[in-house]
Amino acid sequence: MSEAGESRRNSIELIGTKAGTAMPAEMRDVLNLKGLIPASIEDFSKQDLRAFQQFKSKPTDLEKYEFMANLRCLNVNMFFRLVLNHFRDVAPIIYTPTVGEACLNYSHIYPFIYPCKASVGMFITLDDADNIDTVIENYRHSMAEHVDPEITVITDGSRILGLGDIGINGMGIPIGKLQLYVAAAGLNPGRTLPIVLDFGTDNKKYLNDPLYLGTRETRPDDKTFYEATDKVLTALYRAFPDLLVQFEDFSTDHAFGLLDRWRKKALCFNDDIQGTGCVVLGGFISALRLAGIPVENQRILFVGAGSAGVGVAKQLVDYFILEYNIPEEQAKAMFWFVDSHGMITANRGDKLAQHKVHFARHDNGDTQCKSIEETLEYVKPTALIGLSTIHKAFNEKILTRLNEMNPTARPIVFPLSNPDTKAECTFEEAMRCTNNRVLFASGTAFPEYTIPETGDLVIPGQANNMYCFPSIGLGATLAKPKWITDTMILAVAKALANSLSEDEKSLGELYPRVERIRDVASELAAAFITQAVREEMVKESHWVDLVKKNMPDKGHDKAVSGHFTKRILGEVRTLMWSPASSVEQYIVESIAIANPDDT
Ligand SMILES: NC(=O)c1ccc[n+]([C@@H]2O[C@H](COP(=O)([O-])OP(=O)(O)OC[C@H]3O[C@@H](n4cnc5c(N)ncnc54)[C@H](O)[C@@H]3O)[C@@H](O)[C@H]2O)c1
Ligand SMILES: O=C(O)C[C@H](O)C(=O)O
Ligand SMILES: [Mg+2]
Repeated sequence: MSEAGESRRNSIELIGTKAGTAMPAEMRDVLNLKGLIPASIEDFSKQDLRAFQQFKSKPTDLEKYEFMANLRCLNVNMFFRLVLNHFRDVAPIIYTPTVGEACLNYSHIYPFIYPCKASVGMFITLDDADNIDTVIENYRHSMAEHVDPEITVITDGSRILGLGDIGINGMGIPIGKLQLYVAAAGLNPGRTLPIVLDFGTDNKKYLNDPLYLGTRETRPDDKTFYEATDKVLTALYRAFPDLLVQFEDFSTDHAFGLLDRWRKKALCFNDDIQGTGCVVLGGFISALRLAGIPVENQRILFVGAGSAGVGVAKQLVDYFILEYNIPEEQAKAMFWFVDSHGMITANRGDKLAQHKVHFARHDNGDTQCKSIEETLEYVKPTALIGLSTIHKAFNEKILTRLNEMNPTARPIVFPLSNPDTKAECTFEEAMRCTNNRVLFASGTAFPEYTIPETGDLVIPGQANNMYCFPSIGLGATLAKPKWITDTMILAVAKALANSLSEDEKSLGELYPRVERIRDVASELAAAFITQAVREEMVKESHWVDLVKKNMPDKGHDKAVSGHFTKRILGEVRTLMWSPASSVEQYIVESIAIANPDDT
């Protein structure tokens, strides 16, 4: 066969694997498959039904995860149809919480995939960082469709969810996040690149595990870490100049360090700091509307002062300043933090990590609170935000006291640590202890709750950055701003708050239902692009012209309004990737490839 003939056959074969039993007779003939697959020619709905039945029949969540991982390798389109058609069932498997369990077991359940035409991603050791161009070349060759990646999620596995340092086993997180990028925001799956920096681990359990797949060394010092990550990032941006980098689940010091180093040099953001700030603000705006007290009377107590806690508080402060004209010092004074040593104050007597200094209290006199309980009594908060990784940190006593302290205002409780085994409390606990008055959202989804006295069913909010990172990524890969500013993220948070349907609002919900995540993501991406153009950070004339011609709010040129027009939204939606929903699309594609001259 000639080279051109062979390449045509390869392309049709690729379509064939996506079509499976839906493959039409003509294609079966071209690929010499007659008699090699069942004769019945199905449509996708039947295939999808079978796939969902198989998914449901797996007895454990981890087995469901493995089923999905295999399906992703076998038939990418069917995988994403399953995710999209059954988001509420499938997302908690490929993403939080089950992805956490999969990560803990990653070296044991690692599939025997040879990375040929189906590369999983990059596994980069410290040695590889010195030969990173070779790794990039190898990756390029391994990709079936030879297109450059447009987005990477990169971790070093040092703080995976609330599970701590799990080294190379953290690879499940970039994989899961990128699958949500495709499902929620329509990024092209062939252009997503998961990366784990396999720089060692300080986790003794894994260092002693014979099946552990990562480098068996403890983590390097800071200098080596930053030099190696700089080499990797510099080479990636050189090879793929428009690449968007999402930093994920780095230990807190490095999370802030990497963001400071790179945020104004290239297209990147940190999901745990900025994505989480965005999603929590979005739901908090809705909670503020329902709380029943003036915004400036909120007293917000954070339990946990890591990358997520500090990232969220900074986002809320920015919002109070811009939206309510509250002076910065006054806005900051609405926040208190507790970490593992107690309430964070400037005169606590220990050396505070740099990222905690900003929110350290100066008005506490001689008072130092050692525990969450003591701090609660001292602060008398209206809102309790958990980003501590401490399971059940919001115990019955704390939740009951919070309720008593807020007889008129509705208390806000956001237990945000992931996965559910780390959540500070459950929805049911929060409802029971607050006479069902709580305004609630958690990082991992909790079941709905039926109020025993009334029989009313209440749906809890899910404040997980999955509502925001896909749209920040979609907006950034489409419009390609010079870099991502906090005000672009703020616009996304406001668009999230604006995205609630009338039905969701009337039921007092704080977040849109997950089934609508794709529609919502496109709205948020449109708000991101609109804001990026307003800030004059976008060079692409297509988006500049479109936004300028369709400016949603002409009076407020630089406003962080979270608004966009239908025209901009329409344009975003047409550019989102979807798995083929009908076989016809494949037939047309394969005939066009088989007969390239019949145009
Ligand atoms: N919902 C979301 O979208 C989302 C996003 C990002 C992070 N998170 C979750 O947030 C959690 C924290 O992430 P991080 O990056 O900030 O981690 P981190 O380890 O840097 O921060 C944890 C913080 O909790 C404090 N802490 C530990 N024990 C405590 C105790 N007994 N009492 C009070 N404080 C205590 C620590 O001192 C630290 O400040 C993780 O579980 C992560 O999964 C959720
Ligand atoms: O991964 C998640 O579910 C959210 C967040 O990024 C986290 O680190 O917990
Ligand atoms: Mg994370």
